[in-house]
Amino acid sequence: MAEQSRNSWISKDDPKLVSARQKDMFEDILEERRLNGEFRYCLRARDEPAFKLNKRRTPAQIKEHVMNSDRVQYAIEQACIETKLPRSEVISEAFAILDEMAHNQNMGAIRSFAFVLVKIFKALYQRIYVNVDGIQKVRGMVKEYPILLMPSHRSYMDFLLMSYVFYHYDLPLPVIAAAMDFLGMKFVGWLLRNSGAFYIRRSFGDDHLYWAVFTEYVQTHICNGDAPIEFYVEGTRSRTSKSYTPKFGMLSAALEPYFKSHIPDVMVVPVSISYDRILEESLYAYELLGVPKPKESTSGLFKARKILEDDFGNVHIYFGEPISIRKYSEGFVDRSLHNLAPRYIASLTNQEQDLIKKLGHHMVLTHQKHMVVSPWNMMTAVLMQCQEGISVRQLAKEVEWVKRQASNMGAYIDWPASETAESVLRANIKLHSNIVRVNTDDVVELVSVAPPAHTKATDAMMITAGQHLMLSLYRNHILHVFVRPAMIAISVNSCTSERLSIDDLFTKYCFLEQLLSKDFVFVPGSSRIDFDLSLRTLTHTSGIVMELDEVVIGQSVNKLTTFYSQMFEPFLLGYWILCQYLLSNHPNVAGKPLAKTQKTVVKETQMLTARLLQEGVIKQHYEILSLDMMNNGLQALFHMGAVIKERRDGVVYMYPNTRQLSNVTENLARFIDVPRLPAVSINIHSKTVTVNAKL
Ligand SMILES: CCCCCCCCCCCCCCCC(=O)SCCNC(=O)CCNC(=O)[C@H](O)C(C)(C)COP(=O)(O)OP(=O)(O)OC[C@H]1O[C@@H](n2cnc3c(N)ncnc32)[C@H](O)[C@@H]1OP(=O)(O)O
Ligand SMILES: O=C(CO)COP(=O)(O)O
Repeated sequence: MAEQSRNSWISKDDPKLVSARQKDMFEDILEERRLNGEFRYCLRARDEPAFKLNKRRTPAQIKEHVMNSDRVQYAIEQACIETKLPRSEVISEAFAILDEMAHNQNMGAIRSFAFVLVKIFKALYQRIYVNVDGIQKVRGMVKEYPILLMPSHRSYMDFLLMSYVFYHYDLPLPVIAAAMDFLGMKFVGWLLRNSGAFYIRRSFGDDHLYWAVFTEYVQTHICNGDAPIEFYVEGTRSRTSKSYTPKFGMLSAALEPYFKSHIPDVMVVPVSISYDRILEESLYAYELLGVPKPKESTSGLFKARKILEDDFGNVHIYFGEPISIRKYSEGFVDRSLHNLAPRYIASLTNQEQDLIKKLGHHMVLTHQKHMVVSPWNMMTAVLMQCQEGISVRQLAKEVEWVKRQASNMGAYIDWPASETAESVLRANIKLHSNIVRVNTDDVVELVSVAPPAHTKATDAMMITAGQHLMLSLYRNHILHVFVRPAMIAISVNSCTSERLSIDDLFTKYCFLEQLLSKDFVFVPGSSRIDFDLSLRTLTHTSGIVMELDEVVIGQSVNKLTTFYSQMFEPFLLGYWILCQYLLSNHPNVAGKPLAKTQKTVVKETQMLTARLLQEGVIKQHYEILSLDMMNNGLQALFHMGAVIKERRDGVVYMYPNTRQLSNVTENLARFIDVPRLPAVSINIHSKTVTVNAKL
């Protein structure tokens, strides 16, 4: 295994960061296991604190409570009226939902799991760092409050690590909301359920009975404090290492008992999990290109065991400051409004729903704030902009520079102490030797990697795109640090006049924020604050030069603003191609543009992009072949009124709002260099579609 610094505490060589982060000391929880093995560890007596109002219940008793609850009984009555089915049938349905959902957490399964997990972790990781300070805060809260754990989600390892950390520190093991994907896995599905997974559907739509069983199931755990509840607010593993916008169903269900004065408070704990190397890196890259993820199966898991021979570096798990929902909502909600209606019927007020949305966003931004940025993240930020190759020495210089910028922006950087930049870089290149290597001229170049077997990819462009997307995965990990100043930098760099007023700059910033709002997370209503703060940072770091409330463009186009602009250029170029594709959708006979499903729009835009890349018409940003980027762009265009959605026979179709889309496209083209597009034909399902963009 590649040996990295043993004490890779946060930036010891950077006094500013050390003073800010001194108390956030990380502890490697694998070290003790390497010294003492796992057998006794898995059998040892545990001394867990429990919630002070908890009445101990078995999983079966929890299910019984849910079935007998007013909420579920009421939902059964309603379902009988709506569906006209006999009561016994609806009751059986409710039982079936609950049986499918409920966990069967027990220490026997957890101990056996822990035994295997320790071995797996020791094989995969050099170190698993946890901020002890954060854990101590959780320990202090467990007796007093129901706990809601909300980790970031970038790998299947997240939930295994979370449970393992709770086991390690003798904390009550969480129960975890899990998608159904694991349910079909022989033995593993059962093991996860017995270790605390409760299975929920991806989407409940307007199935009121399902909502009722789910809501009661979650809330009874919260109210009785049976166990901390863990769930992933982004709803899926991020395939891009960027945060996804939050979902609110689970958060609403968990916090409703507080709003309805059933409990005095809930503590919400954000957890950021950062990986040096992500287990699923190549699977993600190909998923982004459109290859479906292989179905979860026990045999697949067994086949993947070779991965244990690989080195995945370190993991940092950061437990953030717990948030009291009572304090968070003080002055914003009036709980007495619920006094008149039964708890199981009344819905949440608009203020409460807004607060939940705000909290969801706040949690995702907190994840980002505590993500640990590794040297590799900064290396990939440079490498993505140097596709022609860069020497190790030059890369070291550039990375030092990026590190300073990231640290100015408040990033949480992990940089091994007392090692030269070059040796740090070389260790990281070794760790990621499946993506990059150093050639005989000491230049870092991409390695031609074989795609995962299930992809059956042979197309050269797809393989190149796969490599680029793998690299971008790690660069993406730090994009949240730069995105706000970058929107200013892009506006300044593309400005054709000598000066730019702050108001005009802000207008441009808002346009870019709207465009990027699905690829990055912005808190609704915070644009002005974000803008002012980023502008201040850029002026303090001499990126932007201001005179009399105007930006002096000539002096502000410099290395910093250019670097930021180039970092986000692929996103804008990708959206621009999407706009071109949409504008070229020829009107049908009725004179209306062709309506297509989102999937078709995205797929066809990807094909157009591939052609443009192949013919060298656009810059070689292979990452814009990502379906995720196209989907996000399309959603953003919809929110900007440039695309219209229409539901026909239950299927959602999209078509451009040509006027608004043309405005957006024209505006967008002012921020980046765009080519004149030739007529390009793409072959879709044996039909030739010609895309001939006219601006
Ligand atoms: C020591 C060793 C041990 C090791 C031991 C290891 C243990 C190992 C365990 C494994 C564990 C795996 C863990 C995997 C991790 C994942 O699998 S992550 C994926 C699963 N988790 C999640 O998705 C959580 C986040 N998702 C959510 O919160 C989603 O909102 C939900 C709850 C899934 C629902 O999704 P949805 O149906 O799409 O609902 P949503 O968009 O929220 O709302 C839809 C509509 O329903 C309405 N609605 C909301 N609430 C309600 C309501 N109560 N009633 C009726 N309608 C409602 C909404 O208003 C909305 O209406 P519109 O605004 O659309 O008109
Ligand atoms: O979040 C999940 C498992 O952790 C659900 O699976 P996906 O990430 O594939 O959506």
